[in-house]
Amino acid sequence: MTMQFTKAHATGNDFVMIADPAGGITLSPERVAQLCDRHLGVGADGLIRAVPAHAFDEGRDALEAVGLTCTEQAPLWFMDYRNGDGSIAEMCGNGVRAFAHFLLSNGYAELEDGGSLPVLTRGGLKTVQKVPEGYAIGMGIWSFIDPEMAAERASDSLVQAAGLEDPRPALSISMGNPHTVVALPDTASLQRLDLHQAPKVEPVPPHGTNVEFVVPAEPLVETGVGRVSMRVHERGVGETLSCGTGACAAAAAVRVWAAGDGVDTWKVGVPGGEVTVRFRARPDGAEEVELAGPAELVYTGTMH
Ligand SMILES: N[C@@H](CCC[C@H](N)C(=O)O)C(=O)O
Repeated sequence: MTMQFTKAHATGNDFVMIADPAGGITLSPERVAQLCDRHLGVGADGLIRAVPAHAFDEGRDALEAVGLTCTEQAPLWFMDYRNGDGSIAEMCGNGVRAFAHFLLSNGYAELEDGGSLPVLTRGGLKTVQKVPEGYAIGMGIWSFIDPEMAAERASDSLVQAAGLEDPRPALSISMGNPHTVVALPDTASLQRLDLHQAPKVEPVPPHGTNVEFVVPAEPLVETGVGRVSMRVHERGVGETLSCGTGACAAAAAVRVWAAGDGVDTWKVGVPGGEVTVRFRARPDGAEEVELAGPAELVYTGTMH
């Protein structure tokens, strides 16, 4: 069966995008892995199927979970994200930016300046706004994977990776999907890392993890903005040029380690560019996270 696709990227994190307005496309993990293979397929870190939530079982369950309804006339689009190895993930922050850009550019959705586009994901309802740097995503709240960390605010695991002399302490954070953040002392040690093999995390969070290595800038905060550099090894993918949920987790961890210095805006430099992460405290003490950055459509083709 032939199928139209679009290749998109958001700070170098690249995706095969497929529109499925009728909800009739089934993709096995093997088919996804083949399409994402950089030699045998289109090549991408992940695949995203855009499907109206009311058009398939998982989407209808997700709609019910957030207490919303949608129809053919007024669809609420579900981001069916798969990792490059064919596995399913709860959320993809860069993916939501690429997804919104794909929907808007192809006339599947509309978004006026100042307006907000809702997007349903396995990690819940997200919102998208147009901003000067591209799109800003309302990501929901972040949380510690190990609840004891809420009091200790230090490290819950050790990470070893090729290029590191010794295992280093790390903190695991959920952005809907799992992340383990490791601080390194300087840019040279970040560059020395060999992320061809998955880093070893001990103990590994229950559903596996994405691992972010971060180097806080010197000074960490300038004119009220915190800055970190990051490289990432993604669960189900390998090293990628950027990870949006990872950038949010990295900023949250550095903010925790920097002991409540009240910095709410963070610039996270990744090999594929830069994203901005903002935190906003809620009355119940939890913190809402916003992720902003660019998204681009690269080309459209037909696959066989
Ligand atoms: N690159 C994504 C995250 C994709 C999912 C991740 N590999 C996982 O398995 O959780 C992002 O931009 O957030």
